[in-house]
Amino acid sequence: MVPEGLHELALGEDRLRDVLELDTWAFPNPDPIESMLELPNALPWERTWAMSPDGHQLAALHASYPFGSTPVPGGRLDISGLTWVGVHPQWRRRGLLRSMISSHFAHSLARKEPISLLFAAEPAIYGRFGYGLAARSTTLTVPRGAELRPVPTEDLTFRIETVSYDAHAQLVADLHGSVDRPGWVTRSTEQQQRRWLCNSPSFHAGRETQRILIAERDATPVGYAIFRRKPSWNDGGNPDYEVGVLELVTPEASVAHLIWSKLLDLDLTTKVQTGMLALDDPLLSLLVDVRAANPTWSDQLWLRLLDLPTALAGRQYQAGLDVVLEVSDAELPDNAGRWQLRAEPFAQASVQRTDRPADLRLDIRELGAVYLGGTSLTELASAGLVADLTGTKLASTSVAFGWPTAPVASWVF
Ligand SMILES: CC(=O)SCCNC(=O)CCNC(=O)[C@H](O)C(C)(C)COP(=O)(O)OP(=O)(O)OC[C@H]1O[C@@H](n2cnc3c(N)ncnc32)[C@H](O)[C@@H]1OP(=O)(O)O
Repeated sequence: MVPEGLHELALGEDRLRDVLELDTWAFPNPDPIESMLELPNALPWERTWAMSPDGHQLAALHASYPFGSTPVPGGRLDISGLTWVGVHPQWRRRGLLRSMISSHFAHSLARKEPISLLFAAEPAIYGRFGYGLAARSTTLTVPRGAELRPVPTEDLTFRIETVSYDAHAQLVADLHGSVDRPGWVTRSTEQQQRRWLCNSPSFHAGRETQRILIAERDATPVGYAIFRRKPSWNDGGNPDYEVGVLELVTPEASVAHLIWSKLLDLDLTTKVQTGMLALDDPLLSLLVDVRAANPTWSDQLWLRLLDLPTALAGRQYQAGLDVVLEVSDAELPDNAGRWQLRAEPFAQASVQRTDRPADLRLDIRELGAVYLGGTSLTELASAGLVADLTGTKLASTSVAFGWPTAPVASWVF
């Protein structure tokens, strides 16, 4: 329900300045609006909504990216990526976010997108709306010259260039789109790609312009890393530059080895700060001394099942299962109740309503958390968040919901 005195309106590109004004109220930003207006803007205008008291002044905003054909375990689904959520401080805590979430769910379901994904500005916000923490990522600060375990890379070459949309958009899109990892959302529109590859100083934060290291086999690109070095000299007059890696993409272990080796061997630098890595990223296995890289982890993708049967039948399971789940869902009651889920390993699954007694009882938030295979049911049961009603299905269902590849997204949307 829209709070009294406000109404929802669709926004067009002509409202970009107003959108940026509101966004800088929600996310304070030192950059002048004029310079932001010059940057490529990737807002999906046909999916951008505001709340306003009078049609002009904007009190709140939300949008969603159309992440079509996004990898989920053993399949691909159309996912709605909630983004640009902001409420003017004057209007906060009056139910505007709650109203925008209802609107987002309704619009996504109308477009037949069974899942919503987001990055949370603050992790305490979205659980109440049924989003579960579905992917965690790690970041490493790797000392220059850190030793990697050997992997053959003789057939590979590399080149390093300044990022440019014209030269690199296709290569980046092709390689990024070829990754089949749960939760790996791609930048599907030209504007998204232009913004990602943009070399505006506004995005630099004291770093050099964006560079790209491209690994090739027989002159064909097989992996890339986008990075920027940050200049620094320490008190003793020694160079202390940091290499910040925005994204490293390759499906091949040997290519990952080559790219990390080159990034770890750049002159004047003392460390490499990785981007967000999956918890099973090859670098964690390649580093001889992973502890020296000071790994830290963070919450990453939050996932909400909007259409439970479509979402559960849209992924595969890594072990056979026949289980009855009793699900609660305060926001979308069509998902609530008992569901029988059956599947053979790595094959089509079936989901239907049932009157059979439930094996496991859980909220839609917990189902969202385990959906991509990055959080286990036993982990949540041990925290008291999943009830094992029959005492026979928790372990086997937990194994089935897992997946050989950990979920992650390579960029924040
Ligand atoms: C996917 C993304 O885009 S993430 C970006 C989110 N945006 C930001 O963080 C920008 C700065 N913050 C804001 O714009 C706003 O404060 C928002 C969007 C976080 C919240 O908007 P509001 O309109 O104030 O939220 P609303 O009044 O609908 O609150 C709904 C519930 O969420 C809770 N809530 C709201 N913000 C927060 C928060 N930051 N942390 C914890 N709980 C919160 C409220 O207490 C309320 O709880 P209740 O259901 O128990 O009553």
